[in-house]
Amino acid sequence: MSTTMVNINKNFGKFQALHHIDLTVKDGEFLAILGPSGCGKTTLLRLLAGFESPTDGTIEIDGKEAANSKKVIPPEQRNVSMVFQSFALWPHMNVREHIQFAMDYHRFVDKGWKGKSASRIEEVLQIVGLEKFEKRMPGELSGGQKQRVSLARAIAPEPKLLLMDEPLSNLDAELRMEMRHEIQKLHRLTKASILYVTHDQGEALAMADRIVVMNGGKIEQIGTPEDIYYHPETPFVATFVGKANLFEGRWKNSSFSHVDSPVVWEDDGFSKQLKDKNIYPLRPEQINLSHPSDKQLTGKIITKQFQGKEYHYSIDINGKIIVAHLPLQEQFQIGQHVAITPRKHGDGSLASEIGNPNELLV
Ligand SMILES: Nc1ncnc2c1ncn2[C@@H]1O[C@H](COP(=O)(O)OP(=O)(O)OP(=O)(O)O)[C@@H](O)[C@H]1O
Repeated sequence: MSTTMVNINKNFGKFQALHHIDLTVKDGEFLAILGPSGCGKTTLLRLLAGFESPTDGTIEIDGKEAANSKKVIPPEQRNVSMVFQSFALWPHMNVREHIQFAMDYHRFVDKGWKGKSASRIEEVLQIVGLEKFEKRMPGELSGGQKQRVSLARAIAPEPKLLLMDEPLSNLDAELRMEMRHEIQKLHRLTKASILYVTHDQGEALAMADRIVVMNGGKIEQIGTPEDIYYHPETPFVATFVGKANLFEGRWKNSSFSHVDSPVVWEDDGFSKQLKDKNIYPLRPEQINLSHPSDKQLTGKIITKQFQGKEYHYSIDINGKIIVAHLPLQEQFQIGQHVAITPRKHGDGSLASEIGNPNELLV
């Protein structure tokens, strides 16, 4: 089942929360909506669920129009399920009853399950690892277990589209890492399309087939995790996803002249948008530090932090602070003057961004 938004605008009174959104969630894909607080992620998800109507534009589900500015097909008539940040469990129902309820009342439950919902419930309890907890009430469960109930309730009726709104943000760091694997497993097993809203770039990079980066109610870039991380098209994507330092200067053809020094750096496949803005982005792990010689861009080390397998440095370049991550064997001291040069593009490790055990140390 594919779901498409065509030129969607959403206003709340005079405030425009979404601007000209064109987006397709392909059949079976895991699509992450990534952006900072207030950028419109939840509004977009609520439009797909049927909780909000668009001000302009149309939403098509499986080729049929599900919403436009005049009519909206309500949530219960769409083959979708939702998982909420707050778990949204019912305090008077035990684990099994939550799943039973979804099987009884979801309109799109396959007729083959009629009279056999008990076996589906057993199957789902096993998938989410709650076989031994079926009689527990929500108040008797940990945060992680509550979110598993919420996932079980969502997948039991076998919806074609699963909408997840920051489902891991109420869990601690270690559990979040564990649940990323669980959600990927669920995606493989259910084959549903997943639209996953998050402000955590690590989550989006780790799990999604494609990422939609949003800012200020607009889509900045859509691409695979590798595209978004290695080839950001806008300064916002470079800084929000890759935590890139943005060096200012002037691009001429494929050469970049730095504003703070006579140094020239070469193009490494940057987007036209970044070049038009006369920006050279470097993620912290793409920076090389060395002892300075003539005609180099130099700065002074302000802070140095041990992070397990690397050191994080902040460096002052004529009043502008940049951040560099260096392997343990390349050590520098606070107060030291250093030369700053780019390491080759693509040297940075996507794996360390998305599953960095050091995250737990930060
Ligand atoms: N019902 C509403 N009435 C008025 N403004 C709203 C309403 N719902 C959302 N907004 C505004 O629309 C903008 C987008 O909100 P939305 O909840 O979609 O953002 P978000 O990216 O999901 O943020 P967060 O990550 O903090 O949940 C915000 O400025 C918000 O204040």
